[in-house]
Amino acid sequence: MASNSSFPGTNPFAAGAASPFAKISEEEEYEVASPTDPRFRHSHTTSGGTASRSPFSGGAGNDDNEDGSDNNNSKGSTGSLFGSSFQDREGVGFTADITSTSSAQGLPNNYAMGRRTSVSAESLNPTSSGSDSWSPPFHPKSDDQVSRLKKAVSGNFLFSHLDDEHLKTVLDALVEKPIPAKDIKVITQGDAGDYFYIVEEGAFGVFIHPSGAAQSGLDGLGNQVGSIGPGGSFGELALMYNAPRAATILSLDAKSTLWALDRITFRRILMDSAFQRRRMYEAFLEEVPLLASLKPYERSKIADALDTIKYAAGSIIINEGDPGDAFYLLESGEAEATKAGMSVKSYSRGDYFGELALLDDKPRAASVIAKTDVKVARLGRDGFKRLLGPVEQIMRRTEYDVDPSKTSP
Ligand SMILES: Nc1ncnc2c1ncn2[C@@H]1O[C@@H]2COP(=O)(O)O[C@H]2[C@H]1O
Repeated sequence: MASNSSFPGTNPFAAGAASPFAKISEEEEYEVASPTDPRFRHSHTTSGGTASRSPFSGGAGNDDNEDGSDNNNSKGSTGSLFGSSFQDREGVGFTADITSTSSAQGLPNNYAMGRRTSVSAESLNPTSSGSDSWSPPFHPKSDDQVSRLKKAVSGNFLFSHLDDEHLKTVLDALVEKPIPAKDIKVITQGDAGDYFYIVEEGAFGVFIHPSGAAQSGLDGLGNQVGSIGPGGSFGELALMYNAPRAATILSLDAKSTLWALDRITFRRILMDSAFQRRRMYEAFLEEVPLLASLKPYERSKIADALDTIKYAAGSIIINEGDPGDAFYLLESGEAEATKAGMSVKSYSRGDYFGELALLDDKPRAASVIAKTDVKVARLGRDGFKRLLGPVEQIMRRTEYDVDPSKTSP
């Protein structure tokens, strides 16, 4: 039911306050605590850098997994950190209307019709799945579809933390959505949210109009703030926060393939697991000085990719000379970097380490040892390369002089 209620879960990434329906309420809705910081309402511009010799890959944008080929630097290694191109486009209307109970569908004959502008009352309590009569949709798939779908989700952080049972539920519920042309509007900023999408093939542009809703006319989509490629996903915000779509998503290629997950399965399964992580880390990431220049949405994507690891006092977190496979943010406790026995740096909450080996593909230049019990948020190499491009130069400016006044015990 669309109404201008006071539902608190406003999408923090909504671009403007003047949306045709600023908020959407639902009966018996699960309320999501969401930041209401006015900064979240600014329309986003890309922070993709232009550094050459960047270690950051991710040819197609700002989402979870832009290119699906995470394990090397081959893509984008000489170009922009995020490698996105940014330009305005005029799209044609499209509403993904997914009603089929089975496999691959062609372009629905009601493209541009039936755009959903309200959300019916649904009993949604993601934390109580299984306690009522809800059963997840099951869309049978061919072997080929299953293998393509598995590949598409394999590098997506939102799926990497699901247990086997939840992963199967989500895979069964996804519906293939071929997008047979360029400039098809998959999501329209300002609309209500109905589906969450995973990109199997093709690139999709993200456009934000400062009014909070897409307008008609040449510049009606607003500015392109990023793009999302294979393995990436979009459309989660409106479902998470019961808010209007924060951006318009437009196909950029002549042929692409999406997989769509209905709103209820999304909220029951994905939001209950993967998005807990996002909410858990967002507050911490806001405090990390390194990430201060990032847009809130960019920090959210980092939050999806983090894992917390605890180390007891005295444990070695990083061993000098080892190959590097992760980057760390210190969540709590104290740690210290030592080089050939000499203390070179101390770390406390909000500090980061482990970046050098990943930036320059070199062995660990120092050891990092927990001085107290510590909790670190670990970002794997792939996430580091995909998500930290915009702060590469800040990391490179960090100086590592040996402090002769301090020696390790
Ligand atoms: N900078 C951004 N701000 C807001 N949404 C974004 C941004 N980049 C990508 N998106 C995606 O665009 C989607 C539009 O629909 P939703 O608001 O449901 O969810 C949004 C996000 O998944």
